[in-house]
Amino acid sequence: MIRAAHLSRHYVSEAETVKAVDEVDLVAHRGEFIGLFGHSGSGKTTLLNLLAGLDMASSGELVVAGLQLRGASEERRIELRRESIGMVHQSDYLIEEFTALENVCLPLEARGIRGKVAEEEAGELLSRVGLEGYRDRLPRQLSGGQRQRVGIARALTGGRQILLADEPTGALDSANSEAIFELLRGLCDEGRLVVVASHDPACRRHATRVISMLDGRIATDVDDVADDLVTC
Ligand SMILES: Nc1ncnc2c1ncn2[C@@H]1O[C@H](COP(=O)(O)OP(=O)(O)OP(=O)(O)O)[C@@H](O)[C@H]1O
Repeated sequence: MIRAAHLSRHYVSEAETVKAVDEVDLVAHRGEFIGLFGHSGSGKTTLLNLLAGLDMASSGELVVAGLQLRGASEERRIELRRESIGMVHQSDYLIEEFTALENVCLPLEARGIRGKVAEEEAGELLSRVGLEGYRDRLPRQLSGGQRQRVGIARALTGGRQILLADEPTGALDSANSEAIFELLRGLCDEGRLVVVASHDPACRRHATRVISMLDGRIATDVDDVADDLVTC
């Protein structure tokens, strides 16, 4: 679902060139849960943004869900996110005035799916993330872990098969973190691809593959279970 070759994102200014992502090669398939580790500033967020088509590479090749991102128009990249990629962040960005169900319905409405059909899909997704009885609650009536689950349900709308998460448990305690990673692992087991940038040891436990980044590059990791990881 993701194929990157010599992927780089360099920030060039008069003072310096920052190689935020540097010559990364990566192949990721359905059913994988990739944990992206690395110290602060190692390039995890930049890589996720490239994979989501939110940022454009300086050089290299990147194909996500069949779309060659090099030279892809902004419209095509928006379409890619609408159809194939859900994103989850440390902050859940829920709309406080909307119920859990309404928050999940939002991206469906943006696709022209409204009313009962949207509510049915949103309700099913909320059940999938363990929030069956919480659909009518406002975000402030939910715990941090429950809010993050709503965010995950929202990211899955429209049958999106790739989930990119940037520090999804950064604001959660360890029990809630564990539960969120269990949920993400379950979503992989159903055939989705999940890529998570994290500092959380629970992510390492649930990932099917751990990738470590160092100064924009993929580095070897002693705990790495991958055999198609490219070592720079
Ligand atoms: N717009 C920008 N201009 C210049 N440099 C940038 C820009 N955005 C990010 N960087 C640099 O790129 C490098 C990678 O940043 P990135 O945010 O991808 O790291 P990260 O691994 O996600 O860090 P963290 O774990 O702290 O979130 C850092 O050195 C950062 O300072």
